[in-house]
Amino acid sequence: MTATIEDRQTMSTGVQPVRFHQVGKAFGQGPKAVVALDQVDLEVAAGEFVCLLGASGCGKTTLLNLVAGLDRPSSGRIEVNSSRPAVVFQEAALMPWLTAAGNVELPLRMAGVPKAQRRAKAAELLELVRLKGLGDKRPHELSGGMRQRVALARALASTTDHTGTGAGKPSLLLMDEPFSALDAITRDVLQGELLRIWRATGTAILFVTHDVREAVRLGQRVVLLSSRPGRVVREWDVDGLTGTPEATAVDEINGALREVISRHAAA
Ligand SMILES: Nc1ncnc2c1ncn2[C@@H]1O[C@H](COP(=O)(O)OP(=O)(O)OP(=O)(O)O)[C@@H](O)[C@H]1O
Repeated sequence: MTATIEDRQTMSTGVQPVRFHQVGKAFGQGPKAVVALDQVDLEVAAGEFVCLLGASGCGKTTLLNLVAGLDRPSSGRIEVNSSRPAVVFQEAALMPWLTAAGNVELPLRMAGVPKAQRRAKAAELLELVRLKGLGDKRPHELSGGMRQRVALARALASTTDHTGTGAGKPSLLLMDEPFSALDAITRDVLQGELLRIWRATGTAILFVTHDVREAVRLGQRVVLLSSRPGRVVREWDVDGLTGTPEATAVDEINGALREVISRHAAA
C-alpha cells in the first residue's frame, strides 16, 4: 500500500503547488534550539488531497506556516507554485464585527475585487458551503460547524486568483486540524462536505491532522511525520479505499504512528 517512487513520479507530473527540498526549521539557536523539522522532502500535486499526520508537537503546524509564508525555513528550499495559499485553522478566526458574507468578501476586498463582483462571489461560495441565506449572520449567531463553513468559504475566496497575476497556477488550501474542535457528528458531516467541495473546485489540499481515520477518509495520500524533529517517515496511497481496505489502512497507519511515538518516548 505504501506508494512507490514510480507512483509518486506519476502523480507529480504538471505544476506542483508545493515542493519541499530537504527543509529544516529550528527555533532559537545553540544548544537550546528546538529543531521542529529536519530534511523534509514533500510535494503536493495540483488538485491532490494530502493528509499530513503526526503526533502532537512533531512540526505539522510549523510545516503549514512555512508553506503559507508565515515563517521561513532554516535550511533547504520550498517552492510554492500556487495562487496565494489560504489557511483554515482549528478555530474559524472570523472577524466578529463582519457578517458571514463580509468575512468571505474580506480577501476579495483586499485583492481589489470590485464590490458587485465580490458580493456575487461571496454568495456563490456561501452556497457552495451550504450557507445560502445566512450571509447576513454574524459569527456569534452561527454554530461552530457553520463558522468553519464560513472559514472554508473565505479560504476558497482567498485562494482564487482574481488579479490574473497567478494565472495558470493551481490553487492550494492549507488546513490545520480544522474539524478537531467540533463534535463527532458535525465533524463527520463537514468531512463529507469538504470532499464534495474538493471535487467541485479541484483545489489541492494539504490537511494536517492527528486522527488516522480522518486522514484515510479524506486524503488520497497520507504522509506520516516522525516525532520531533519532524521528518517524513512513510507515506501511503489511500485513494479510493472503502470498507475493509480502509479499515486495514487505518490499522496499518495507526501501528506506524504508535511506533514513531514510542521511538520518540524511548529516545
Ligand atoms: N515560535 C516557536 N518558538 C519556539 N518553538 C516553537 C515555535 N513554534 C513551534 N515550536 C516548537 O516546534 C515544535 C513543533 O511545533 P508545531 O506546533 O509545529 O507542532 P504540531 O505537530 O503542529 O503540534 P500539535 O499537533 O500539538 O498542534 C514544538 O516542539 C513546538 O514547541
